[in-house]
Amino acid sequence: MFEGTVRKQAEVDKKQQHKNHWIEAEKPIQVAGSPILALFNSSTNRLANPKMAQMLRSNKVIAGIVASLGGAAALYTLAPTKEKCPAAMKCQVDPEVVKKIEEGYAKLQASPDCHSLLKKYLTKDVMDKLKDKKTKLGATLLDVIQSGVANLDSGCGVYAPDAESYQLFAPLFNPIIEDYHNGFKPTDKQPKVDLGDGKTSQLKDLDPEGKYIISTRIRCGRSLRGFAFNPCLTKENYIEMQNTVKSIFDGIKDSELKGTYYPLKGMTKEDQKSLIADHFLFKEGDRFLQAANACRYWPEGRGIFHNKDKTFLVWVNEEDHLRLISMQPGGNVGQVLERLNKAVKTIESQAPFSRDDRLGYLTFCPTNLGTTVRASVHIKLPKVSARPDFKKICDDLKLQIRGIHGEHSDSEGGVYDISNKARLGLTEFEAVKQMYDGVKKLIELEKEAEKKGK
Ligand SMILES: Nc1ncnc2c1ncn2[C@@H]1O[C@H](COP(=O)(O)OP(=O)(O)OP(=O)(O)O)[C@@H](O)[C@H]1O
Repeated sequence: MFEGTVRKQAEVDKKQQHKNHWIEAEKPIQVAGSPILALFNSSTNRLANPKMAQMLRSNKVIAGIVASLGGAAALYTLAPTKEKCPAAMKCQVDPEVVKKIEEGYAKLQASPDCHSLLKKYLTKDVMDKLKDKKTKLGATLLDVIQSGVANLDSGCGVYAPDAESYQLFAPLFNPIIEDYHNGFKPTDKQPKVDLGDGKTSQLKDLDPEGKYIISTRIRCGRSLRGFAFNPCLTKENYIEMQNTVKSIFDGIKDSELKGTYYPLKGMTKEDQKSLIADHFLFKEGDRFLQAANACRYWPEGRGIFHNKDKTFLVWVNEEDHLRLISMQPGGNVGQVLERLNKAVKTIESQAPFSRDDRLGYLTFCPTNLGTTVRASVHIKLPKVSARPDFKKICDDLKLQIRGIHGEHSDSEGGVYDISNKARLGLTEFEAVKQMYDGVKKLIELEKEAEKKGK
């Protein structure tokens, strides 16, 4: 057996494979007990011819293999657990990329209006430490920072191009995570999953008279285990992931959850626009995601699943592989959470998701790590929201304010999107409860202001 792990080719973006990145195999190779059929050359992305294969074999060097598994031929590459690549020296970051990283750093520093977490924590020291690093899938610091450099108005400004980035670029990610998620330290660990089973009765309707809350929504993100994140995904990956989840959707039996999957490819612009305007579908052309290289091959592999009433929805391959959403008019948070939990369990029983011991569920954006839960209400608070300290009140309640057309949008008609801010370092139920308690307090303040105003 070889020293290393077999990785299905589907996980590796061919363009990102290192040139001449041969991987050493020390002994005859078998994959899950199956014989090797052919060698694969990762520098040309072609199967090696017999002579080449012989040469590679005698040199005990291979880059990839085609193995026969369960009757079907599958293409694999080998990723070494120990870096033994003879061309390791060639795996350095391209000087052009390093130059762009340095220019990005200078641009951030020179901008007085940039207040992103990226700018705050990408010190010269951190940049110098990380600019020459590359993940096994070929992602660099540039992939991490490019959205925040292009969009100086970013709040966070970084994305993880793959799961390994959270470790490799930890000197940048860790302080950002700590700052965003209420002091979650590198030594802290995401608690065990607690979706709130048996506790949803604690979340009684926040607005039984229907005076303040227009609608409630709770979403969580999931990444399919075995797939990288957006910038490292191929078109084939997107299609494979879509097919996988579509077959899961097709099998949903629960009468409340079952529904239809609508791929974005082929959807009319009118349908797309109306789903977006009604807050059901993700926007297109998000400049933050575009600059993060997250919209390649769009609309391939992207789409939305929803039930008949549009109270349970799943976004496929937008920012994260999956976004599971439960929403309905009014302020019955308990009902919304119960539906989401039922959906999470249904999908999870059929697809494994990436979870890290320390960071919980892994997501493309570090602000979503851990629980990945954002529980929000669309709410009208004319008096409280007119106060100059409205943002501070929300900050103190650990709440985040957004406009009603999603992140980076403005309020319309005095309606705000108010949600929990932190998603890491607390349980799923606690994240929802944070929104619940905070919004309850805001409604009390609004009522007090109404009384005083009379
Ligand atoms: N409580 C709510 N009621 C109705 N619609 C909502 C509610 N909260 C959010 N939405 C809608 O969901 C859509 C997506 O919002 P937005 O992109 O801000 O959040 P998200 O899905 O949590 O993802 P991200 O945080 O990654 O941006 C928008 O159309 C937004 O108006």
